[in-house]
Amino acid sequence: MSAGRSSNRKTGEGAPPPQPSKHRDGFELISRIPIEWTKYQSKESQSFVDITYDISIQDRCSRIAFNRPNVLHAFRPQTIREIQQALQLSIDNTDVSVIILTSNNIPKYTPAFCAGGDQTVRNNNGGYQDGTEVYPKLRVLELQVEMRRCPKPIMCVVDGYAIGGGHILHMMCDLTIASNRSIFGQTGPRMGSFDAGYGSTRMTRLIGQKRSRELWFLCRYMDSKEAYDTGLINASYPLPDLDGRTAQWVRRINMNSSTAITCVKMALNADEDGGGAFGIQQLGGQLTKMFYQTKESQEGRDAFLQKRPPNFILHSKL
Ligand SMILES: CC(C)(COP(=O)(O)OP(=O)(O)OC[C@H]1O[C@@H](n2cnc3c(N)ncnc32)[C@H](O)[C@@H]1OP(=O)(O)O)[C@@H](O)C(=O)NCCC(=O)NCCSC(=O)CCC(=O)c1ccccc1C(=O)O
Repeated sequence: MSAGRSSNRKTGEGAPPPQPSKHRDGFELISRIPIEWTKYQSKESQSFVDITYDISIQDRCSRIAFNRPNVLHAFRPQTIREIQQALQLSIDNTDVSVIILTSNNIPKYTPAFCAGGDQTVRNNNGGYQDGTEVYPKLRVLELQVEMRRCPKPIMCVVDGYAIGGGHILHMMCDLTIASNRSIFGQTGPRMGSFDAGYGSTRMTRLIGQKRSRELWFLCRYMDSKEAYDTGLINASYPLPDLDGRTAQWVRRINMNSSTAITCVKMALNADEDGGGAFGIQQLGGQLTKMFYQTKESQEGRDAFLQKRPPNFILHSKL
């Protein structure tokens, strides 16, 4: 490079040469003013008892929150069914691009994201039964799959205990940020339970074999710092900053392409979930959705409806 070209026009002659900086991503410039929520008034959400459901049109996100603080947000079948409904409302709402899963804590009770399956309704016949199920079942396993397949990013915001099945739900989210007073862990082997599905495999992908075995075999808890250091969560913030940081993360995701994010989520799922039917089917479905938006694909439909042979060459970009 010539002497002339190496001079820095921005900083002037003699100034130090420009350096790469992580702050060029602009992340720290994003507003941390907490999100303003509107109670979402649909027929389904009005009947929610164990959760609350809100949306923010301005920040294009929904907030699904456990609302059983007196039992540290332990979930019963009704809780899970309501989250399933709220998740579907979020998926179907074109004003929502990011979904937050969190809890409503109040000072009277120990802060928690979720203390797992409600042991008072654990049934002897292979599941949980609170009078709302046709038969006792592990409904939360269905929710895990639905979260995994959800085309929109799900961000978990943890404040307090994330234990047992509650800990697994945070792991099923695409991202987790937590207050610095949060506690993470499994208790299954102490409570006569285990999750040999995502609860084990997802954890191993996140923190590795040795640490997963430690969490499951010892039922030892991790604090937020250890959870961050091991890769179990994305970030830990002082509690007073948590709402602002949540807003910042959501706003940043919303600045990016939602189609790109969906495709990356599905590709990462496919890698972890063994490719095959589960992963490729999801990724393939997204491709079909995009293909339907091309003239080439529409030519096939139009030719059929017009009872003529299709002319794909006219529209093919390859
Ligand atoms: C989290 C604690 C350590 C907090 O202790 P502390 O601050 O002292 O509060 P407590 O006084 O203990 O709790 C307050 C209040 O809440 C009740 N409570 C807490 N957790 C539960 C619960 N899980 N079920 C029912 N009730 C709960 C507690 O009894 C108190 O009530 P009072 O009436 O005021 O006495 C501590 O609370 C604790 O250790 N809790 C238990 C945490 C735990 O072990 N959770 C895991 C349960 S097993 C599970 O989650 C499996 C779930 C499942 O469905 C599943 C099964 C198979 C495959 C997959 C899954 C899956 O979930 O994915």
